[in-house]
Amino acid sequence: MKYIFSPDNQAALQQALTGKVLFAFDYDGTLAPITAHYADTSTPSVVIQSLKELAATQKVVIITGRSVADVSSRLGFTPYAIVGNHGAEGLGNANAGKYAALVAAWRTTIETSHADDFRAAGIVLEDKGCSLSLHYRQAHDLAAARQLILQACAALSPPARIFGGKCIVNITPHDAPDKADALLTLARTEGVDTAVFVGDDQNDEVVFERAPTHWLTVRVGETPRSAARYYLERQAEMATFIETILLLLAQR
Ligand SMILES: O=P(O)(O)OC[C@H]1O[C@H](O[C@H]2O[C@H](CO)[C@@H](O)[C@H](O)[C@H]2O)[C@H](O)[C@@H](O)[C@@H]1O
Repeated sequence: MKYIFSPDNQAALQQALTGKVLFAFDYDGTLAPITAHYADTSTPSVVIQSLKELAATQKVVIITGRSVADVSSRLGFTPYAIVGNHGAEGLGNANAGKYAALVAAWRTTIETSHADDFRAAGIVLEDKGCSLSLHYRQAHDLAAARQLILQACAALSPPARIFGGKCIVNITPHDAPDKADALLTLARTEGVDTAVFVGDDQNDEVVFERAPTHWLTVRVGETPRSAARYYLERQAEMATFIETILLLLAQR
């Protein structure tokens, strides 16, 4: 991974901005800083301002693990498109009703069998319609809480797709599109030459892994485990990153 702001890599950014570009951003940890409770998250005003400017001339899309309704209320600007539930919601997905029924049944199973032990362990369930998230950021014993969640998930029928993240275990239908499916579909239907994608978490790695080589993939936070080609050191650099894009676009 290379630091996107190092002088050597400005050329890569400039190169990515030639032609018709789709700008795609993850939400939590990317546009907004991580907060102790998911309901308390908001977009910093500098990020809103730069995104508004970018969206005035470019196609800006949000691809998030949250529901579309939830993230819409936090963005502070209107993007070209929003894909929610890790790829399962939006883009006219014909299976949304099926996913919602499956998720509702899983929620009932989890709450019927685990409401008390989850509460005692400090685990919180977030129901996003087409997926569930089990948060353990507030747990006194993080490892034990995660283990409890994984045991509960293993018993779900039909089996769910389970993946982790930042103090979270996500539960989605097996056949639901993921973030990479969604972004590759959008890039194709919009007929863009390239895409810029910024994310920070495990659910963004599918995009980093499957992005065509000419796309610019950026991870918030450096790690050798990521398939992203570039990184930002921290979420607080996000506004500067978008402002840099605006400057380079003005010079095209
Ligand atoms: O794909 P994203 O937009 O990054 O969404 C991923 C999940 O983000 C949220 O959870 C994470 O952020 C919370 C607020 O900062 C934090 O408390 C939690 O520990 C993180 O995992 C959101 O609540 C989930 O629904 C998303 O799936």
